[in-house]
Amino acid sequence: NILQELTGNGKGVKGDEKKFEISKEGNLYYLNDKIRKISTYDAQNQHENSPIISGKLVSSKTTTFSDPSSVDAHAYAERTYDFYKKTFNRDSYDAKSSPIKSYIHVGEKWNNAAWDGEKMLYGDGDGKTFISLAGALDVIAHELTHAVTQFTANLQYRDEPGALNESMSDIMGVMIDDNDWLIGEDVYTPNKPGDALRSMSNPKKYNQPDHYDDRYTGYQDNGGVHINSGINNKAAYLIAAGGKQSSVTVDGIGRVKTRAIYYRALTEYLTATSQFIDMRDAAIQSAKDLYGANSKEVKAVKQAYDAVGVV
Ligand SMILES: CCCCC[C@H](S)C(=O)N[C@@H](Cc1ccccc1)C(=O)N[C@@H](C)C(=O)O
Ligand SMILES: [Zn+2]
Repeated sequence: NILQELTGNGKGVKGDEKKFEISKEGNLYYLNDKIRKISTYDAQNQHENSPIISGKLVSSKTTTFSDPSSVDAHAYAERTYDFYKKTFNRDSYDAKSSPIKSYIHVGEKWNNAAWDGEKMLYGDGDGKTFISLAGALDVIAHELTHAVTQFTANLQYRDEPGALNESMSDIMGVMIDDNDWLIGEDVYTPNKPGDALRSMSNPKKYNQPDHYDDRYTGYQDNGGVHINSGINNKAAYLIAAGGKQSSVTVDGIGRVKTRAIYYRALTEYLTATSQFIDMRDAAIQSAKDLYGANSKEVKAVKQAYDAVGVV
């Protein structure tokens, strides 16, 4: 049955007008996109660690939705769904068109967002470190990519596999945003314009290593998953944009080919316990598959991993 399209509208977290797919049941409108199977719920400040987070499907008496977090969570989930379908012909995170559920207003001023294995969770931020995290497309893409990772390589969320897990989420986050190499800039520190949570072009700017010799080997942050992701993030940046690091020069191949290499590595070669060296090998093999064994793309991948000390 052909679903009749129904368009909702509303202002996002940054005050920008957005349009998105909604549905009508009875005399109420709901953030339920029946075409992509995306629905958005209000967690009503249930704690992010509570075992079962339930939620109320966001509704409105008219086609205008007034909660900016719900507007962005819903609209950006659609953008991310469309990105995976158009770019990689992947139908939802499991490639089997499973429903995507997002929960906003999770926790009390929670300065984070997460994929909990089944659904996306967004905090409102404390207004100083973060504003509502649903307000940034790279956050939604980051979290939904964790879902893609779970149904493919299923990289463990600790130590080197965990840093690769985090890096894949950042890589797709900047690829969907497609205009910079910053992560979280739209929702991070509202009174410090121009800064970001992370930078893929210059991880050290936000205290991440950009070389394997400087990796964190302690126990914090699940063995540094948000710290050591900087090493692979820098490699991905160098493959796409080119550059020079530790006396190695990389000739960039652009974002389109770079994201194709990483998507292929994630879905065909990486496994739950892949280490950084396995990431290097998977990216080289993916580049060979896509562009040929002696291609400039393969050369760029080798140079980039040389430059970040993963050899
Ligand atoms: C619940 C346990 C923590 C889960 C961590 C999630 S996957 C995560 O990595 N969240 C991102 C959120 C994000 C994404 C893109 C841009 C800005 C913020 C993250 O990087 N969280 C940081 C703050 C962290 O947990 O250290
Ligand atoms: Zn993450």
